[in-house]
Amino acid sequence: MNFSLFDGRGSTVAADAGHFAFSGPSGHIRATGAPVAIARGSIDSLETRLEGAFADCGPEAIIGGAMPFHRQDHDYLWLSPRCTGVFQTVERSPAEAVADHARADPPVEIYTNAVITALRQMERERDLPEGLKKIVLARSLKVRTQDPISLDGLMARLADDPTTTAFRVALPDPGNRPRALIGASPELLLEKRGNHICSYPLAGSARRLPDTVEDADACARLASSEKDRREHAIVVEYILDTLAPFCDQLACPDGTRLTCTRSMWHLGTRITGQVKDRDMPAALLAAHLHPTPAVCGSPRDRADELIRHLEPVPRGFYAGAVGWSAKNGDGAWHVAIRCADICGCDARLFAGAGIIPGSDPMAEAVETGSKFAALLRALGMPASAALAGLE
Ligand SMILES: C=C(O[C@@H]1C=C(C(=O)O)C=C[C@H]1O)C(=O)O
Repeated sequence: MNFSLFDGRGSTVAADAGHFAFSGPSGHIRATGAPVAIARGSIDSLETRLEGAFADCGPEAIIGGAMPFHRQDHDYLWLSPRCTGVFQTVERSPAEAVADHARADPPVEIYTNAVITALRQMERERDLPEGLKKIVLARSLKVRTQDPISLDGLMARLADDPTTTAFRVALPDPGNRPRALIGASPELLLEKRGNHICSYPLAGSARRLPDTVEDADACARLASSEKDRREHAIVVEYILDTLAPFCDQLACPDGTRLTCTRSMWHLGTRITGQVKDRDMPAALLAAHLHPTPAVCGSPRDRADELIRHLEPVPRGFYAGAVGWSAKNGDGAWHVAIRCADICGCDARLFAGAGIIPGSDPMAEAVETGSKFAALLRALGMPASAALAGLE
């Protein structure tokens, strides 16, 4: 390869922009040209399918796309055999008022009731060694626009927040309509360059406020919140435990810190390490981690089962992983949050929040409401549109 996929100033990957595109701090990957679909399957067959896909390709081959939330469901990935090395910036464009209403679907009470049920379950299992300790419950908003949503315009507006990675990946659609998952993820599941890896989990959140003094207060409250620290520690411990067998070195050099996007404060911990096998594809390491307790819970399988039971809208690719992986093993995978499933004039937005003993159902509904802000703004709606009636 005659350029670095990571330098952010010199990387473009061949395939069609409609199939995958990423724009963020670790680079801009924008597909151009004709992609090849990789046979769909679950995480269990990912290694075999990647080997098969890369087998007849040159060193510049790259795959990109989306892994779903549930490990048993099928991913949607594309192979591009070549990179052109021509960088394409994402055009910035002003927000246009494309949507005029957003509706919680199902209503918020369904969400707060699910939180209450989960809290009761945790209380019942409090003393069991494998008892439920954390679950992330999500809710959904439906937005309908008069004209079909411009995927390019939406992607460009999302890419305007440099603290996040804007992404756009094609989604399977039974009616063969153009459908995509588009979002701006603040959370790095796993990035790999050579034998260096990095993961940047987030858990523990507060809404950013327009008034600078109030915003600083919200940040300080989050920094000192014992409940949010507990919620965060579960994620960091899981990631360290899961990556340790693959690594010679693994550390959290900066400890847990406050980090922010334009709309949210989060607790975040940068985890860095060196893998034993530098050829291991980033996609496989990401698949080992996914889904972390930042989007699922602990223990993972118990939380996953309860999510299926308590959330009326299936997550699909929301809270899955989106990213790319090159033939040499380098790659970057992001947690698919702050996103929407878009098809024509319809957008379904998702947002979740971590529930642990001590969580307040109404506060969690407000937190999820705040997490819709980036998408709502990019759709030309007020950031607070999902908070009406909650505060
Ligand atoms: C699940 C989401 O966000 C996750 C949950 C967080 C929390 O519970 O505090 C914070 C960041 C994300 O890891 C989402 O945005 O939909």
